[in-house]
Formats: sequence, structure tokens, C-alpha cells
Amino acid sequence: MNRDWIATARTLSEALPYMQRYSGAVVVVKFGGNAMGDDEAMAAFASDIVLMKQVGIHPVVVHGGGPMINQLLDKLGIESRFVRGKRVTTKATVEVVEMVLSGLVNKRIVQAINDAGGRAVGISGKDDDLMVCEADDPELGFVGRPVEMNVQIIRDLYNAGLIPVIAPVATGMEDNETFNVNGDTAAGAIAGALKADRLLLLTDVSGVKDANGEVLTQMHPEQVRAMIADGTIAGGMIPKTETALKAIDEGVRAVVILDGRVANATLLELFTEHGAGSLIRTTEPRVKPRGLRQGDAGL
Ligand SMILES: Nc1ncnc2c1ncn2[C@@H]1O[C@H](COP(=O)(O)OP(=O)(O)O)[C@@H](O)[C@H]1O
Ligand SMILES: CC(=O)N[C@@H](CCC(=O)OP(=O)(O)O)C(=O)O
Repeated sequence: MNRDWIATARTLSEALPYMQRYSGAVVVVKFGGNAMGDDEAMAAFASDIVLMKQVGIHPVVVHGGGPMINQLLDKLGIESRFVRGKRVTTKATVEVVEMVLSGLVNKRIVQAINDAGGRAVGISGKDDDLMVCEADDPELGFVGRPVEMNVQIIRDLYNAGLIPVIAPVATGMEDNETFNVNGDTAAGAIAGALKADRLLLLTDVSGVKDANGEVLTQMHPEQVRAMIADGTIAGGMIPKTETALKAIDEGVRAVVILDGRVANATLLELFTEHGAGSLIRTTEPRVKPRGLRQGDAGL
């Protein structure tokens, strides 16, 4: 198991109070396709999730897999295009999306967590009607917007000592449709319905950057809104930060956008004083030396 980061007494002594504070906390982790990397990176992610579980956190993994969907669509000669960060999804596309997300990607993560000593169970938004969707926008085809969440299945799994790993594929309200849901959207809806203590959005940048390219370690939702409006937040960061704002409105305590390719990213965020990436929450940021973030008393 990869515990290099707590190999020094100093880091362990820093980590322990945070581990105790987070015991019993629900932490939803969105693992994006771009953050997944090779088998070694996958194994490192998995052992971080297992460590969280061992210290009493309830980790809930929601994954993406956009690049893996692209690969199979390419092989099959099915074209895909994105509108405002979401894949235009035809009937043929949604079949590939479900095969790749619920099959290949979901089971790869489940296997990695089990290999790391955890007990992972892979499901999708279809299982126990976890996430029921409506069409998001007629232009996007079978892209779903979650309208009804039934998260008891997740609580049942984590209370039984299991780690839920969730593919963002969902059922429609009628006609047995299958919907493709953006991974960030699904993670936000799940975190919101669980009123999670943290939603960690793992991506391929170190956080939300200001106009000078500096990562902002703490942000208020108002600041995020202003940065979307003035164009500082652009591209794929728009749906990500919008997901964060919605999740906070729904009762998630804080959302963190961080680089999933960095070793032990999730542990650094949860168990060190300075954290990792950009933390978005309503509570006013307290003044700290540049680059440091105040530990959150009582989360
Ligand atoms: N202000 C910003 N701060 C950080 N990244 C930004 C910002 N504005 C736009 N981006 C872009 O958003 C991207 C992250 O979104 P995306 O590629 O969709 O992530 P993922 O595939 O992990 O879901 C970054 O790689 C970066 O190019
Ligand atoms: C509607 C929509 O765009 N769905 C995404 C689902 C996967 C995803 O979100 O993957 P990443 O997190 O790796 O980007 C897609 O089809 O690519």
C-alpha cells in the first residue's frame, strides 16, 4: 500500500488530528478520465481511497471516462462532438458510453480498490434507481439531467463497510431510456443528495486559476460566479465550478477542485493543513499566509 506520504513522523503527526476529525465524514470523490493515468496512478488512487475508509471516512467514488469513450467510439467509427462540455449522445453513442463506463472503467476502479485491500462495489446511476434523469437539452440527445436521487443504496453500501464506485449512467423517467450523464454533474448530484462533507473533483490542473495563472486555494461562491462572468474561468472549468456551486447550494459543506495526477492528492487535501487545490465554501476564508489554508475546525 502506498503510504509514503505519511512515512515521516512530522506528516503523520500533522495528519492524525485531521483523520480523527474526518471520521464518519462522507467524502464524494469524482475521478475524471483525464486524472486516471496508468495502472500505477490508478493503484495509488485506490490505496488513498482505502486509507480514507480505514480511518473511518465514507468515501464514495463517482468516475468519468471521457477519453476511454472517445477511444472506443473512434474504433467503431462513430463520431462524437461536445457542446458546452457535454457529449452529443445518440442512441448508438449511449450504448458505447454505458459499455465503457459501467463495464471497462467502473470495473477497473473496483479491481484497483479491491487489490489495495478495500471492498469496492461498482454500480451505475441505474442501480436501485439511484439517479433518475430527464433529457438535459434536446440538442444533446441522450444526455441526462438528474431530477430524482435515491441515495439510500449508497448509505447501505458504506454502512456495510463497502466502497461504492458509481458510473454516471442513468435511467430516464419513462420508456426505459438510458442517459449519459457528465461525471461532474453526477458527482455533484450525488454529493448534494448525501449532503456530503466534501466533494473532491479530481482533474488535470492544480486548481482554479486567477487571471495571472495563480491557483486560488480558498474561494467563496460569489468569487467563483464573478470569475465565470468575467471569463477567467473558461472551458471545462465552467461545468466543474457550476457543479461545485450547485452542490454547495444543496448542502455540501465544501467542494475542492484539485489535480488527481499528483501523488496522494486526496490525502494531502484531507489530512494536511495547507490542503491541495482550490476549496470552495460559503464560510469566509480566514487570513493565512500565502499558499496556506486554515484547517477547517469541525470540517
Ligand atoms: N480559471 C481556470 N483555472 C483552471 N483551469 C481552467 C480555468 N479556465 C479554464 N480551465 C481549463 O479547464 C480544464 C479542466 O476541465 P476539463 O478538461 O473538462 O477537466 P476534466 O476532464 O478533468 O473533467 C483545465 O485543464 C483548463 O484548461
Ligand atoms: C454528457 C457527457 O459529456 N458525459 C461524459 C461522461 C463521462 C465523463 O464525464 O468523463 P470525464 O469525467 O472523464 O470527462 C462523456 O460522454 O464523456
